[in-house]
Amino acid sequence: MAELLTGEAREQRRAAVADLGAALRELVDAAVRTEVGAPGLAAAAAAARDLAAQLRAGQRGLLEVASVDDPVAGERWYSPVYGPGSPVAPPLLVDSEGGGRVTARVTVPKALEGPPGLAHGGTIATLLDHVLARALRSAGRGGLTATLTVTYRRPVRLGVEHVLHAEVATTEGRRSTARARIVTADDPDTVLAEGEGLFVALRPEAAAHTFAGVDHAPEAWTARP
Ligand SMILES: CCCCCCCCCCCC(=O)SCCNC(=O)CCNC(=O)[C@H](O)C(C)(C)COP(=O)(O)OP(=O)(O)OC[C@H]1O[C@@H](n2cnc3c(N)ncnc32)[C@H](O)[C@@H]1OP(=O)(O)O
Repeated sequence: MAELLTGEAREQRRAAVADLGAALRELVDAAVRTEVGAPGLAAAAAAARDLAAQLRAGQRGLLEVASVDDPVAGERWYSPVYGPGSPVAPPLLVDSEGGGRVTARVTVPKALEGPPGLAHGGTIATLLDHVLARALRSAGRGGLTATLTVTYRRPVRLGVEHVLHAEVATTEGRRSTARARIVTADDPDTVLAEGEGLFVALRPEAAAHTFAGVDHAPEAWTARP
């Protein structure tokens, strides 16, 4: 079981995790855009394998929560959406959240491209799903995504700053719904994509089954009063 850090030790490690995450995102961007020759690729592959071996010297299991995480607050430093430590997160930056509303910013990188120059549709769905869940969470509603409907109205372009807004729509028993949209930072009135999600909070017994083997039970997905 991973020991969760607190206080100064956690802050120091979080800074190091974020620094490595930023370096790895640079690496991913360089890797998906490189046109260096085959010998250059082979040398980079060898260096990458050396680096992986270095990081595997201390490794957590698939179900172990990271020592820098806060599973109660729902802060996950390797989230593929907003995690500062994730090499694959765009990453999404949350500007404000509370009272069932969230505003966040994102610039989609080349690694998450779909059609040339445009964000992959799955990436857009991922971003919308995340802000929907987060809006609900900021209103004290837990839950897993049961349905997600995405309407793609205009392209979301790579390398351009976008803004996402999400808000709670309905709450009833264990079910909640939320709505979200994505726009460009400099044209906030043109909606590029919209998302609607139904989230269902797990009963405690279902949560025990769903998260069996996870060392620090995530509370964010269970039923709340
Ligand atoms: C600070 C950082 C924060 C960070 C916080 C951000 C975190 C980001 C997380 C992103 C979210 C995800 O990716 S979540 C991961 C993707 N989702 C999943 O893996 C979910 C997989 N599906 C499931 O586990 C399950 O199907 C559930 C939990 C969704 C529902 O199971 P259940 O709990 O057994 O549900 P059940 O009793 O049958 O139904 C409960 C009620 O919901 C309704 N219901 C259930 N499913 C549906 C459905 N698809 N469509 C319509 N209605 C449905 C039922 O009719 C019922 O209504 P009534 O009879 O009560 O009226």
